[in-house]
Amino acid sequence: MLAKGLQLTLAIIKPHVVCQPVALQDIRRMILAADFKVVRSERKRLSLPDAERFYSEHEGKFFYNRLTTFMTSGPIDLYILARRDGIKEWRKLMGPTKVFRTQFFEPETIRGKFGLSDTRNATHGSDSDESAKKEIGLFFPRFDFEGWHRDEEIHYRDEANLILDEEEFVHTIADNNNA
Ligand SMILES: Nc1ncnc2c1ncn2[C@@H]1O[C@H](COP(=O)(O)OP(=O)(O)OP(=O)(O)O)[C@@H](O)[C@H]1O
Repeated sequence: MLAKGLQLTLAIIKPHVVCQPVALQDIRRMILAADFKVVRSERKRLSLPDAERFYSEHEGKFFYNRLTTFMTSGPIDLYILARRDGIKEWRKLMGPTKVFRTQFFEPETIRGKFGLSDTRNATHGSDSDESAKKEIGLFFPRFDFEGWHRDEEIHYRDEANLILDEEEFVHTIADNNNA
């Protein structure tokens, strides 16, 4: 799927970064410099049931309560990002989950720069098309995943078609403004 086109992924910026405007700005710059287009952007405070639903696959693991509590401790930023090979490229830009190794071996990644611990590792990214679709559906229930690929994806391929709203951190399509 989407071999030549753009692939969507869900990026989450975790609470300890969202509450630091300078760090958040740096991450936003890294996202744009890596040629991601921001299709949707929302700031949200997760409820505990939201966080438990999102991380349900980790239920029972030793870090589950710590993770869900942390994710509800302040606002998070949710971005639908588009890029060729978007899932792989976003995970590459984030760096590995384990922060202390990452700080040593991949210090230029987002987690290398802004991760504080394995739980407070700055960002989340979907790991497959299937999980991207599911995760986007959880946080952006009105977003039409197939419709976007059919009608809008082609516009997001070319920077010239897009306008970046820096404050809202979202790209919209220049001519019809319907993104
Ligand atoms: N060993 C651990 N100790 C503490 N927290 C952890 C640990 N492993 C994972 N986590 C937390 O759970 C989240 C989900 O873990 P997962 O194994 O799915 O990592 P990931 O796929 O690299 O990260 P994400 O799903 O957030 O993109 C991690 O981002 C991290 O916050």
